[in-house]
Amino acid sequence: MAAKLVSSWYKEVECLPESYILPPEERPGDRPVPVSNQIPVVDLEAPDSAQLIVDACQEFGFFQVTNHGVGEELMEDGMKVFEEFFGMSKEEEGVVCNLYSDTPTTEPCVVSTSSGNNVKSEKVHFWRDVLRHSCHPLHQYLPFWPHKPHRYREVVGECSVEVRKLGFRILEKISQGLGLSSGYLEEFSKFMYLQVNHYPPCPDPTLSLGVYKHVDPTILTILRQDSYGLQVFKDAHWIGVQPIPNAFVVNVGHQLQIISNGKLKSAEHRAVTNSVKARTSGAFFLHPDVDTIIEPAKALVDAANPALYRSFPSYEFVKRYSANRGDVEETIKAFQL
Ligand SMILES: O=C(O)CCC(=O)C(=O)O
Ligand SMILES: [Fe+2]
Repeated sequence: MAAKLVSSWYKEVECLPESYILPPEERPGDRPVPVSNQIPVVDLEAPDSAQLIVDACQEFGFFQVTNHGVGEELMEDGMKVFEEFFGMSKEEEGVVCNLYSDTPTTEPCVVSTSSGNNVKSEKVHFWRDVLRHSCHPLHQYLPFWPHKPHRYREVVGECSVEVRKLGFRILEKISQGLGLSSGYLEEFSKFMYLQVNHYPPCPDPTLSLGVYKHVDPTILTILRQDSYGLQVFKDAHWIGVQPIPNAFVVNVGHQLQIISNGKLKSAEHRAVTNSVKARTSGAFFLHPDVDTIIEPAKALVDAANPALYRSFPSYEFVKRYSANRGDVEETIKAFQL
């Protein structure tokens, strides 16, 4: 493992290193957020699923989806391969080292740690390792993916294709529920990348986080988690997202909030760590191509509902988001009318 990854050295430390201790106001603290079933669970085959999804996206910005058609065994295999990747032995560490970067990069496949691209300049580190790569078009990006574990490309390639299809089904239901034309949101989701988050057991989960409070800069995020750790911020409180076997957690990305003219909410969320067991999550991000123009959908704007945001090319959003390190207030200021 690349020496900088938490996975490579966490067993050698008993206490949380100082550089991982958050300022008091950002610490999760010693009153753990309980796992909750508040986040809606939607059966994708239910006749009213489009309405239930839109309701959930308005109220929480998050929902879980079951009966989604993506093979259970396939996704279990995918999660296994992700774990194998972060558990690779010393002999295989070259695979990881070659992909390692801790500064902003446009490489199609990157291994990193903490915030993922500003590790050197960040004040405090996060207890996480990351593998991030583009997924679509698959044939274009596959050659850049890890070639170890040996099943990585085959299994994760299949997962990516299936999850993308699921993403489009969900976007179609959102288009339908919002009264947009069929295929409207799919046009904004031509690109997809995967971020595998790995959180080794942490010596002090009360003082540190796996991922800081942020919104996703995407259209839609579809996440698979193997255990508890994801929390959603709503009405000034944290809600713990209950892991449900074979479900996906879906959330509205910030560019979708803008396209929906603020009807859908992109909620802030974070990941906490635990001291007992490593946690892995796979987040598939549906994202516009860089030059796509993002603006509130015309069908959602009228005299009673004026546009809340200006138009801009997607790359401008990403640039501001990165510069503000996911700070939603700062980022959105630049696009509000
Ligand atoms: O690991 C998780 O549950 C959350 C990860 C996340 O928010 C992200 O990758 O954007
Ligand atoms: Fe996220």
